[in-house]
Amino acid sequence: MNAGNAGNAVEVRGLNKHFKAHHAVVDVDFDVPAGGSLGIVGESGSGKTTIARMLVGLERPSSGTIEVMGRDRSAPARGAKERGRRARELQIVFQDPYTSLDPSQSARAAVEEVLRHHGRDLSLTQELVDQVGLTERQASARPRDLSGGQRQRVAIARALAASPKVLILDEAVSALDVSIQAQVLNLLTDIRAQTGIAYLLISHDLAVVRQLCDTVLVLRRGRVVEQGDCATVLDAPAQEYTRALREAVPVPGWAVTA
Ligand SMILES: Nc1ncnc2c1ncn2[C@@H]1O[C@H](COP(=O)(O)OP(=O)(O)OP(=O)(O)O)[C@@H](O)[C@H]1O
Repeated sequence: MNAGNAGNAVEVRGLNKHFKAHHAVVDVDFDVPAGGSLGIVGESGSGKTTIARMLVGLERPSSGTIEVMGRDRSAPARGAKERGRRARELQIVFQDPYTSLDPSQSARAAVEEVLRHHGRDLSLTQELVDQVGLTERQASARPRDLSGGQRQRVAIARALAASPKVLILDEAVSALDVSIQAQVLNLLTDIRAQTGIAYLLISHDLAVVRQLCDTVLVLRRGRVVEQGDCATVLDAPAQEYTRALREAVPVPGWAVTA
């Protein structure tokens, strides 16, 4: 275990990412408590997705440390066994499940594949399908025959099949209509209450963060400008940038003019 708080599912310290001359993530520190929920907000290009990609291992940090469940993952996983263990610690759901789901696979087959990969009982398939609220027909359908909200439920079921301790939701509800978004947010709230999973939510939408998160971190040009309880930061922001984020109605690709 690490020297930090054993109650944290994720601990990030001094995290930096350079893309050639561009310093995309600058000295970022944060924790996600076990079973907790942290939102990362910031304008387009502020470094949110780069942080998520470093946590999952899709990008390597230039410097700094990332610990998930007390284990360092700043360096790439060595071998299949470690990759499997990391996948059981942390999973990610992206904005567009259409690109992350296999077009030839039904929801049921996608969930079974992950259960098999992690040596879990295939009889859990039905439980996961029920947990995310897919009907029998939807569970047997290919992604192209499902709506955006249904596909996102499949992506969530597939991620949960690995029984992760942490789920990263990278703009996972941004592409959904407001009413479908509300359903998926309720589902995510219920799943956290039932399983004790921790969330790291990346979102342009402060209302989404407010609904799902206990704490929030505000990023600007790769730096943390403010972090704390959602209620404190979003209701009474100390920083002008956070006030501007709160007052704008952000959409993907949007930027604060400052
Ligand atoms: N592979 C890469 N090579 C070069 N620059 C990159 C790369 N990935 C990201 N960047 C740059 O790093 C910065 C942060 O990008 P990132 O995608 O993390 O921002 P974001 O906050 O997630 O933005 P958005 O909300 O628009 O998705 C941007 O300026 C981006 O252009």
